[in-house]
Amino acid sequence: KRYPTQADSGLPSGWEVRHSNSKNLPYYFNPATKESRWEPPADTNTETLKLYMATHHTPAGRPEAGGQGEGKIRCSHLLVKHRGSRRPSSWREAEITRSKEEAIEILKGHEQRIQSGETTLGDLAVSESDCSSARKKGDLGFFGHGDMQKEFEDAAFALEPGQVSGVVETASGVHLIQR
Ligand SMILES: O=C(N[C@H](Cc1nc2ccccc2[nH]1)C(=O)O)c1cc2ccccc2s1
Repeated sequence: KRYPTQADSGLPSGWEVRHSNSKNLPYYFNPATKESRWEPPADTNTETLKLYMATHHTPAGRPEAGGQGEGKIRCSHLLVKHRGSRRPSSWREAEITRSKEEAIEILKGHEQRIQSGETTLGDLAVSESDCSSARKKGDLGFFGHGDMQKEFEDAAFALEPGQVSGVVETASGVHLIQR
């Protein structure tokens, strides 16, 4: 089975990820040179490949839309809480008193830094997110329909792999989500 162009995968031009049914593992193949290998070629962007594999290949190696069983996706997020949040407290701040409007302005500042390429959502989440997932760069793991607050789920499932959402509001506060 072939996968989207190598541009998504971080592999050097001409290489693609394929799947060995016999070993049930991904391997790297260059159709032009007929080279195949179990490890990615030398000048692979391993960060991009990791993200690509996390969204296209489950640990068992089988390519699957959602990974970890049908219909599931994996996201990271950056949450900024406000005084109207369901739990206006976090590891960052014992009592959160900022207004929702202030929280949205803060989050838009983070959004601009991510879009400019200056930083990543994960790296910002570590210091800026009011969710306990901050210590894992905002990674929430895999989740399916019904697991998260509806506004969060709807926004997350609408994203393409790797894409970052705009400002998403839930009872917890305001979020940026990366699938
Ligand atoms: O609900 C959580 N944390 C809340 C804030 C929050 N509210 C959320 C609503 C939707 C998605 C993530 C969210 N995180 C808190 O810390 O007050 C979660 C933390 C973690 C940590 C690891 C994996 C999943 C989760 S869900």
